[in-house]
Amino acid sequence: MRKTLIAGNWKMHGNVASIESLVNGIKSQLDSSWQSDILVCPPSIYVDRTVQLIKGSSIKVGGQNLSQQEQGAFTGEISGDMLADLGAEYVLVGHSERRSLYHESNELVAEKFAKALEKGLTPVLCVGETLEQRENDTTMDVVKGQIDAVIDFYQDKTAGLEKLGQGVIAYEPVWAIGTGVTASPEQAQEVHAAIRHYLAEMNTGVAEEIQILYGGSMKAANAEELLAQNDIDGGLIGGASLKADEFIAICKIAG
Ligand SMILES: O=C[C@H](O)COP(=O)(O)O
Repeated sequence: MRKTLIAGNWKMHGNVASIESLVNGIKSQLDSSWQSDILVCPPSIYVDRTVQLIKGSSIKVGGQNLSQQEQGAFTGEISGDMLADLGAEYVLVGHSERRSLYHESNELVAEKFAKALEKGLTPVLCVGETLEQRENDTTMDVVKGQIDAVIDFYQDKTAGLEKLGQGVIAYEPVWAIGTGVTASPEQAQEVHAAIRHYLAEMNTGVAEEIQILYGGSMKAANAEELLAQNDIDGGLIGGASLKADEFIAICKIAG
């Protein structure tokens, strides 16, 4: 039975005061009967503070990105060790904004995925197609390529699949991110099921157990329908995770 994961990606938003108020707002409305995991991914500079703020609650903290490098002369980069040192448990890799704005290739994302695991962090591998790719009917080719790169990073396919299974996948159609246009529950479920089917052809255990989150304009008003789909195991939420009441409403739906 896969556990639901509701993850907030705060992107490059917030300051000390707003993050304090957001975390306290979320914390104060948590219900201990909820079965889902709740994760927040602040900007890296606020990871430390967020970890302090969530203490005493079940909320987990993740980074939004990490370096594929171990350490050294890489100005501006954040290592997996640093995130883990601060108490982060998860890290996003390959978010579409990193892929498109910072030219992160599938291969680089695979390196980051592997580095995260090596450091004891759970990587959330973001995959998804652009509108053009969807219109050209290449959605699954794109998504498979993004997943294959992670598997192929390892020496053999069996090891690669096992490593993939230690992470989380977030399907985020690029055309639905920050646009207010959500994939319909059917559109999202179709891709989630196709991802699971693709993995099942290679390893049924990984396919059954891996959490596949949906991301792209998820909010309280559409979360119920999306989360009701068989293969949607949670959400990676951007804009709606910046408001405590909205985020908590999604967590409540996920229960
Ligand atoms: O990481 C989150 C996704 O990019 C979704 O963002 P959004 O909920 O603002 O569309």
